[in-house]
Amino acid sequence: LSEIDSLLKFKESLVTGRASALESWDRKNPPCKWIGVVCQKGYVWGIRLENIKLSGSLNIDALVGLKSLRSLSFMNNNLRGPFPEIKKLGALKSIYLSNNQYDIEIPKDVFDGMGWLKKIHLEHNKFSGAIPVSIAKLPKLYELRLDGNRFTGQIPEFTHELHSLNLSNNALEGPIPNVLSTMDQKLFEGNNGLCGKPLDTECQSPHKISSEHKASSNKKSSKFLYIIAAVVAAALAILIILGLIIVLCRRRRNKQPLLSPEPGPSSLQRRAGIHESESHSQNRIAKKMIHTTKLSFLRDDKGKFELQDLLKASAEILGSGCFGASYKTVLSNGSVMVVKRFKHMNNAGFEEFQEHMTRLGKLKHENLLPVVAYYYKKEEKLFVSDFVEKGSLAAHLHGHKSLENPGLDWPTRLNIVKGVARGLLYLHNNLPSLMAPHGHLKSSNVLLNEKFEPLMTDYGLIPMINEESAQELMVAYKSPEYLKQSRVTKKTDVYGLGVLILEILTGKLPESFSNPDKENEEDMANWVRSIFKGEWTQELFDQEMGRTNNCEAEILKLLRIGLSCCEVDVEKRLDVREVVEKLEDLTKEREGDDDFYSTYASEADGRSSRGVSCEGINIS
Ligand SMILES: Nc1ncnc2c1ncn2[C@@H]1O[C@H](COP(=O)(O)OP(=O)(O)OP(=O)(O)O)[C@@H](O)[C@H]1O
Repeated sequence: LSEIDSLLKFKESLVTGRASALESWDRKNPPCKWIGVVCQKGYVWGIRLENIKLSGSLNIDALVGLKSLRSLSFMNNNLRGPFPEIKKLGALKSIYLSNNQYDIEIPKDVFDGMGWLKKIHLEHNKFSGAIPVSIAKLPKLYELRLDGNRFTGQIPEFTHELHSLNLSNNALEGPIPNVLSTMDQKLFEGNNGLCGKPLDTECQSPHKISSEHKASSNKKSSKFLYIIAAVVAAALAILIILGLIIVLCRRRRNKQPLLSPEPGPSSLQRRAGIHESESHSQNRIAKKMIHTTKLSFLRDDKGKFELQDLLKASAEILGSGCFGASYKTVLSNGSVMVVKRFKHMNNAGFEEFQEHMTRLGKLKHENLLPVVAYYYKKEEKLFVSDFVEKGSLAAHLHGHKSLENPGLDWPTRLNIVKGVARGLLYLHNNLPSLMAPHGHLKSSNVLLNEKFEPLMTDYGLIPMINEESAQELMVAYKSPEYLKQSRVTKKTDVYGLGVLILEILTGKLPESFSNPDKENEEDMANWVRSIFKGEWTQELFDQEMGRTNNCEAEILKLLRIGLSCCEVDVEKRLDVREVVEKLEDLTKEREGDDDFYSTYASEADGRSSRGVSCEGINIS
């Protein structure tokens, strides 16, 4: 079979929920032009069909004829069925099946003889049973992600240490093999039965276990009869008590209504979609399912309060985004909180939602605004966070300027970019299973605290948002790779960061460039490219950046970084670590220049802004 025949045969086995996803797989075009087919030197090197709602199982036999095939990725789909027989593709170097629906045991020998296999990503499925021993024997294995599954039993003995590994959140037990004992604890978390280094739980020695076992079994047999007698007596007692409770409850119900009337809903209750009848019926449900109506707290440094406390407080609407509105509300203890309503968030059931929120709650970074608590209702969710003093970056860049609210100066803008990039790197390191760990990076989701330090919000939400709404509303789905290839990757966030950098430098609204009437939609990056010829171009920069001081070179460097982040070709685009490094290098030359303070920073710590080293070039 030729490459084209093999791929078309493979296509026959694919069922995709996105009709247009495989449209380009057609004899009219050479396979290297097909979406999802990656070529090297004119031969098919990889197949990457991600986020296209693939279902069913994969016909690996069809791919056996592709001699140059080295990589397969079917991440973020709905695949299930038997584990693909990938050992038939002996030259494969990487396989990505993360975030699918596999709920099977993987046969032991599935990876036998795969001498080139370096990367295996199976995280966030429902794989059960033991980790196949053939994985542990792979001589070149370098990266292994099995987290978020239901693997049981012991971790097999690996032949060597891995560069990257994650076995967290499974049901593994027993000692961690020596060769993995120097790895980070986090990679083994969420497995209650694991012991030994690097975890703090010591393994019991086999001798101790067996002697304890013997002793306990002796005791058990001698106590056996007593236990049976006790169980029978206890069961009888429980039956009697239950009978009494039922009788008492029936009598009580006849005497009084189920719930005493509650006060009517506040205006925020109404705006938050909790109407009178609804809040009553919710209370009734609450009696049955407390977990669905209580606020779930992800942080405890704010003290505990209830949804009713938030909803009863006077509220001010801060703005309405694409998922709902945000309200500022002051609790009786004086804490100022923001409640954000999320519609279109039904992608996950209660348990999955709760699990995801717990993951988000564990994140801790100075440039991320934590969610303090959330409220789960099937049709909508409420997120509670601290009110951030200076509002959004969007408001500062595009809002009304006044004496109290002058435009942001250059050092502040640079500091905001650096903070956002650092926060993004942290998200990428800590939410590695998400295709775009932020997913919704834009200037209204960057808030500024009293020192004008940036705090990102609305991160990590893609898995929770309904797919259609995510595609329609979220920033990640406006990226060129999604528009052209239906792909969202980690670097999609970098594209969002690039647009944000250009917005910060030019003061222009990214949305103002998309004109639905135009066939070739222009975007912010193209507009900048059309004007920027490699040197200082006054018209490009936001007049409101005001006076700077010999910082032209730095501003131009940042502009170049922004443009590199907006590189259309994802492979050529910088990754977030590279962006952070470039940003740190940007000001290296003036490191130690203690006078480099932004107007805002100097206000905050009482230092004069006169000493700032960036002065003299008046952009206006
Ligand atoms: N914690 C907060 N502190 C201060 N202001 C906030 C806070 N959260 C949101 N805001 C303000 O509320 C406005 C509306 O925010 P919201 O998150 O509801 O919508 P958005 O960011 O404009 O769009 P999207 O829903 O797509 O994220 C924002 O512009 C921001 O100024």
